[in-house]
Amino acid sequence: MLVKAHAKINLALDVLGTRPDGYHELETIMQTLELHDELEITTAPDITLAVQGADLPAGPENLAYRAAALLRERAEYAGGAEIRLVKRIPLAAGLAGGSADAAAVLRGLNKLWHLGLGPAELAALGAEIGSDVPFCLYGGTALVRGRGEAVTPLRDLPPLGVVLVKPPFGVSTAEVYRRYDALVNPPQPGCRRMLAAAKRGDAADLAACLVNSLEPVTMSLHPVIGAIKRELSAAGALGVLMSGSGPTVFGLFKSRASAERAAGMIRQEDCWVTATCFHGAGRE
Ligand SMILES: C[C@](O)(CO)[C@H](O)COP(=O)(O)OP(=O)(O)OC[C@H]1O[C@@H](n2ccc(N)nc2=O)[C@H](O)[C@@H]1O
Ligand SMILES: Nc1ncnc2c1ncn2[C@@H]1O[C@H](COP(=O)(O)OP(=O)(O)OP(=O)(O)O)[C@@H](O)[C@H]1O
Repeated sequence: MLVKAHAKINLALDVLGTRPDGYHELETIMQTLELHDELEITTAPDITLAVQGADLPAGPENLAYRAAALLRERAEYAGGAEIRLVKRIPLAAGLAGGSADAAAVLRGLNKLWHLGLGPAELAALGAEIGSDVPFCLYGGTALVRGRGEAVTPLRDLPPLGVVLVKPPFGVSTAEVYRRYDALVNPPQPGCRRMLAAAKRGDAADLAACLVNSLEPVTMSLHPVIGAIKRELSAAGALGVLMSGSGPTVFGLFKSRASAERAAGMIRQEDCWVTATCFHGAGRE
């Protein structure tokens, strides 16, 4: 069985406060991208994972492996699976690559092992693996709250071209949240304007409402993020923002063709052209 694991961006992200479990209460609007990893999953006596395209562990440290092991344990399934993962989503980029792989494994094995778990049961398991996994199981556009487990699907946005630019380093999500907590006046933009824009469904309107409370934190550590934002704007993006905890910056364009043209003007090495995606994510 072939399963795609799609990257995400956060069109709006606000941190509402800290929780007793040490995590943060979020309000964020997430969007699936066409950019994806690929997983080939077949039944086998034990769980094995092989990773191509990135230097990642293939044991329990890998979120794809962890998802398979957790599902097998909870479903009390006797067999296993051979998983071959081809990585295309950049690592530690704010694009939820690991969470997308975990979600793809949960969906794939639910079918392959004939477990019959519903979306809510899979999302509850996913939340144990990572905060972005529940959204990755749904895909499309969604309002996400709590630690990341409360997912409300939104109606499809107009299709948009997207340019992703990743500076040549990763960031630790935990460190970014820690530094956010140390801010004296943390930004709290809320997601209401983006929600209203999403309802209206106008591309320029959406691009004008991009907000991310974590952006100033990661940007103060890595000022190059500001330079990348300026470069994407100069290349004609309707709007630009850092995704999640960063460091990837995305630019929104009215079509994939205009995103392709803009990418030709970007001098940064790691630059991808992709688009928003509404089918095939959690929706097959
Ligand atoms: C930045 C986002 O990607 C926005 O979508 C997510 O909030 C992070 O999602 P993720 O990487 O799947 O997060 P996890 O792997 O669950 O957690 C990584 C670390 O981020 C912090 N974390 C994450 C999610 C959350 N709601 N509050 C947090 O404080 C915690 O320190 C945690 O140790
Ligand atoms: N299958 C996987 N793919 C990518 N990273 C993985 C995977 N399994 C474990 N990891 C570990 O998780 C770390 C961060 O992974 P990931 O690429 O998902 O970050 P991210 O895009 O910043 O995620 P998020 O947006 O959810 O915060 C990696 O540096 C890697 O050590």
